[in-house]
Amino acid sequence: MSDDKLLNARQRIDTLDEQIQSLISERALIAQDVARIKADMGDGADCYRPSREAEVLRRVIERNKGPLTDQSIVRVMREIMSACLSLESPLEVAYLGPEGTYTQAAVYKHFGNAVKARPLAAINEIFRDVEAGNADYGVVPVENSTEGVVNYTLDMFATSSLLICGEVSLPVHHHLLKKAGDLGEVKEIYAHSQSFAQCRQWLDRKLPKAERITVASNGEGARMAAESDGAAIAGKPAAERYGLNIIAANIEDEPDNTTRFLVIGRQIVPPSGHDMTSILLSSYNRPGALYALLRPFSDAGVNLTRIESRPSRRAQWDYNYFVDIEGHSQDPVIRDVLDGMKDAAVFYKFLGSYPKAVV
Ligand SMILES: C=C(O[C@@H]1C=C(C(=O)O)C=C[C@H]1O)C(=O)O
Repeated sequence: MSDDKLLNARQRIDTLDEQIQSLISERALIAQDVARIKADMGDGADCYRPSREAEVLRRVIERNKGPLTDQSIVRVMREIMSACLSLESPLEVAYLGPEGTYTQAAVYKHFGNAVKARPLAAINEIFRDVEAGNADYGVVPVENSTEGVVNYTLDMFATSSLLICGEVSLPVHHHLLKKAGDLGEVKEIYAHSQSFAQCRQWLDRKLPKAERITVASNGEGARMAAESDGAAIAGKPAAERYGLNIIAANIEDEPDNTTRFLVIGRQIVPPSGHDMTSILLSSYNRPGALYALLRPFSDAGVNLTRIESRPSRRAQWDYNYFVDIEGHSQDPVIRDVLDGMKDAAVFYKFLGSYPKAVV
């Protein structure tokens, strides 16, 4: 009897799979049509449309009645879009490598697995690669919820011609990885300085005597652990990539540890309905100057979500301010505020308007 029930359920699944597959194929054909229409419009270079993709994914979440989580259903839909897009234009995305880094995970989360992801050794190389047109887009880390901002990335924007085209938010779980053996045998640990900082309390408690060796990336640390008796702090993909065991899982001090990445490119992204805008400013060094510069945001009811200051490198004790606001630069209210700011600031640079991370 239960055999019959199982058979019946499997038949229903087979029928649905057939329908799903034929609908996906039909969708892919239409996506190819869209690509041809874009090419006819003389617009072919930008087959990839971040705002359209964000709108599609937001609608997926609105429609979701379970039992799959929003994250799961978005992941499935993301892969369908990724496969459709790769029929016409396989995107090349440069990221902070080597393989196994969290930045690589951010690339696949944002673009899906049909993308050609290219690992580069340093953040400035990613900017150069995209500027030179070798890669279509780049993905770089910009801030972590425990450790704060990635200064190097922010500083690159001061001189780069690239725009921010998107953001990716990735929950980051650090594991202690080792070829063999257990915690008691760990004498050396390889990791990126950010990861050491995000696991400081755990390391002080459990491995106070182990030597902490800072390396350029977690992927690099995992590679070194694979070739030695040392351990590395990295994510699951790095463990898989380098054949390491997880000897302690989730060792980050904050359970909600999340890293935000930026997608950088040459495309001006139109509004998606839920957008962010980033700008770079510097003000005169006198009382009230910064307040006067930022006040128009408040007057216009624009939500300023983040401000970071960095040495400007133009003069000593002179600063650049990286400002994130909610909304798109093509929104008339924001456009007016930004226009006024261009004249009022000592230095002003638009870094991009882009869809907020969907999940
Ligand atoms: C199909 C399009 O092109 C690309 C593919 C998309 C998709 O598969 O849904 C969405 C946006 C674009 O990146 C489109 O612009 O609608």
